Amino acid sequence: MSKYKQISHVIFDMDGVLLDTEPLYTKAFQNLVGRHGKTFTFDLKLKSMGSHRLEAAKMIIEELDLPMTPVEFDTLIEEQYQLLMNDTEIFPGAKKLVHHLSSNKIPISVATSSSIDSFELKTKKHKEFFKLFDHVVCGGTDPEVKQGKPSPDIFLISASRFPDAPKPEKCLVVEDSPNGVQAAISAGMQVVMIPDHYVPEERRRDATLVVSSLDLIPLEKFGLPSLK
Ligand SMILES: O=c1[nH]cc([C@@H]2O[C@H](COP(=O)(O)O)[C@@H](O)[C@H]2O)c(=O)[nH]1
Ligand SMILES: [Mg+2]
Repeated sequence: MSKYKQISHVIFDMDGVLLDTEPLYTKAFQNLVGRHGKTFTFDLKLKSMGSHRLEAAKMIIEELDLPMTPVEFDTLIEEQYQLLMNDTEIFPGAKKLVHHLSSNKIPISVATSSSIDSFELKTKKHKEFFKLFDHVVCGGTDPEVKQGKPSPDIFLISASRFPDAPKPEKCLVVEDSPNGVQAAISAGMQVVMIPDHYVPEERRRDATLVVSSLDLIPLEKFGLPSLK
């Protein structure tokens, strides 16, 4: 009996999965906290990735004892995003996998914690690529997404927006963050994780499968047409 269940739909996280933006996030946060002589640690990164911006802001302010409110933090970090997020790159493996699934008519979507504005900023150079997806859920601004990852909301909402509204067990999520993996599991979905190097072993083990690049996912094990 295979460890993997057959699926019909794939839901992609964006930052750290489709777009190579996590190094830019690290730079943005370090630029801001560095002004107060503080360090944006990997521990803080792990906790903040995938969360709503104001939740992340509140957590970082508390942990680093920064003299500002979450709204002030969010305004300052937005300035960093305007500077750093203009020129984002799509991971080569992601480009290969998405085009393969799209040309094989496999329904695919994007479920990102970003706000719609942040999504527009990061994807303005990649409009054609993002047209390949059935829909995009921007958790930061979508009224139906009540709670950010690790709550399951965003993945359940994304599944419900496909025309055939697949059951959670028919969906495969692709994520880079521990918060995102937990959200997918809580949604009752299988999840492939492409962890950054700093994600410790114990934060990887809940994933259905861990790979180093999207084009290395053994699609046939999930009942999808193989990439080979
Ligand atoms: O180092 C970090 N990376 C990313 C985030 C947040 O996580 C979101 C990306 O999450 P996801 O990949 O789940 O969409 C970004 O929009 C950003 O708000 C963060 O707080 N800290
Ligand atoms: Mg991510």
